Amino acid sequence: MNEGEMLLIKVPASTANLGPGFDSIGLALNLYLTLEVARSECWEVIPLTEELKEFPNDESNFIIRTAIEVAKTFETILAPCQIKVDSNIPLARGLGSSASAIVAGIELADQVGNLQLTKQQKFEIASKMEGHPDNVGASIFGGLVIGCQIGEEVDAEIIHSIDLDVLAVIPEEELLTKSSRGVLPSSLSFGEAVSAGAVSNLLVAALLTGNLKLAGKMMKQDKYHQPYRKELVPHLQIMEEQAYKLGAYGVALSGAGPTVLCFVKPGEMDSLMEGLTAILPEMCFLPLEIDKEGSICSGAIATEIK
Ligand SMILES: Nc1ncnc2c1ncn2[C@@H]1O[C@H](COP(=O)(O)OP(=O)(O)O)[C@@H](O)[C@H]1O
Ligand SMILES: N[C@@H](CCOP(=O)(O)O)C(=O)O
Repeated sequence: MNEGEMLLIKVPASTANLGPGFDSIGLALNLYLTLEVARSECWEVIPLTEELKEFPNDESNFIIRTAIEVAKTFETILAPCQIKVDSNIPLARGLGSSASAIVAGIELADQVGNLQLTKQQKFEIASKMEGHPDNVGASIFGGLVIGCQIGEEVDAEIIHSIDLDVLAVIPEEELLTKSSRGVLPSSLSFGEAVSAGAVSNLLVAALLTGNLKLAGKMMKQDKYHQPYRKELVPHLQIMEEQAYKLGAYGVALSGAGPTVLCFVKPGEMDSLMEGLTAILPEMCFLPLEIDKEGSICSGAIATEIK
């Protein structure tokens, strides 16, 4: 690794929950946060989009703070860098922008601090920081990730065989995950919990066997969060009523919202998009695919402190 070489970090967006997989299931999507990293005299962030200009340009930037904090836990001080940040992940729309930023920070610490972390270690650190493994798991591993975080332990299975396309229906207004978690109940009865778990189990089984119609039915049956978040995201109800008729086999709130996703068989996107545009003309429609690689680093940067 030579001084002056350029490091590239690329982290995909994600959708969490897929309906009943609350705080557990994540799917990586082909929108990306990218960092172009070079050695510098001091920490500096150069935003390459208008949206990113709202964030600090120095080490108080969330990505750099994350990197410094991670390195510190490995008793490592990071040499400062200049970072060009680019992203086409909409912020605070339920497409995992904060999880991507956390994963980018961990990758930055790993590369600049030469920590040599495994994917599992990155997953553990990221889950702890985010508080749940769904988005960060998808951003690290790519594909469909089903994770379980209990105390300090986090385990996951990663499935790359799912074949589907996704239509993201994104409103103009932001919805912070924190606010959207604020409307959730603090407890469910034993009976409700059993029923909600059964729906989630069957969603996973249906995704694995390719029974997409049943998977879509289970997405709509979620009992953990969508019924409570509908008041914040009125187009979820409209899409549940209309999208199935227009050929989608599944509709789910993306993460904490406000984006709503339709799941479609490859090749059936156009008629769905046309039909939904007529019903919800104020929304932004974004056809997406599954990212199967997860976070990637390429190139290199010198690790010694100046
Ligand atoms: N590239 C980034 N740089 C700095 N902070 C970011 C970045 N991306 C996301 N964030 C932080 O995460 C917040 C959005 O997180 P959140 O409410 O969880 O929504 P979501 O993760 O669904 O986009 C932003 O308001 C910002 O504070
Ligand atoms: N399981 C979380 C996922 C939040 O995802 P985000 O993309 O909205 O940050 C939740 O549903 O709160």
